[in-house]
Amino acid sequence: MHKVVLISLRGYREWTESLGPRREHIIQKVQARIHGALWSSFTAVGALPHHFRYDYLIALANNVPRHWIDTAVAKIRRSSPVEVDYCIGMGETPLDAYRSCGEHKEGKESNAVVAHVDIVNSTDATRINGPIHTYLRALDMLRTAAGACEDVGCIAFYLGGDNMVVYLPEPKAIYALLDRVEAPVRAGVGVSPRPYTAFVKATKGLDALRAENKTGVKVVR
Ligand SMILES: Nc1nc2c(ncn2[C@@H]2O[C@H](COP(=O)(O)OP(=O)(O)OP(=O)(O)O)[C@@H](O)[C@H]2O)c(=O)[nH]1
Repeated sequence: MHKVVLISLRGYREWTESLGPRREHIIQKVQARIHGALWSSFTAVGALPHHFRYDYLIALANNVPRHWIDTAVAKIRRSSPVEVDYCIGMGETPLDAYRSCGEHKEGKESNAVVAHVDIVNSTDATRINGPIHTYLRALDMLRTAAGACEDVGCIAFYLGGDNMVVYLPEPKAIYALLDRVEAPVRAGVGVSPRPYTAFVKATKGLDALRAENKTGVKVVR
């Protein structure tokens, strides 16, 4: 079973609207603070978070004890202008786990499987076509991956630059995404009991492919 933590900032909408029209600079500063707190506190307990909507945050948390999750959420609360709730979901895939948040399913937690995906040679593409062009290629990759994730039960997020992270149900699921993504990519896939260690392994796999000037997939267990 995979485990996902879904964090919700209760009343965030009302808070944003309470700031009046001259609010975006305040919202962005608060979101940056929450972003930093999330990536510090959840990776410190071995989970792999993502800030995705900011009013909702998420983390893959296979084999991370509940009280460690509580500790990480407490640090988010210190950065949030509103109350912070969270639920834990378990499922055969990360997407099932996300969808079952709060259902209190039980089961043996499996290794986390995470992909770090990167578009090949974005620097040259950026130099020739500009950063908006390569940014849009990265968003196309993300949208295509999200469509494939509906079939295989993964969850994909944008990391910045030309990078994407994917919470996978199993290593071979990455091929369902890469079969659809048009851009030439490299994908490191990491497997480990705790998600952030799995992501570090995925990055090692990605760096190894880059060093060998290869595209495709490298799994690091
Ligand atoms: N979030 C994140 N961003 C990265 C990482 N490595 C690179 N980037 C970003 O991605 C952009 C492109 O970097 P690279 O992917 O190394 O450049 P590239 O020209 O595509 O090189 P190759 O991938 O080796 O073909 C950088 O400017 C960074 O913004 C990473 O590990 N994590």
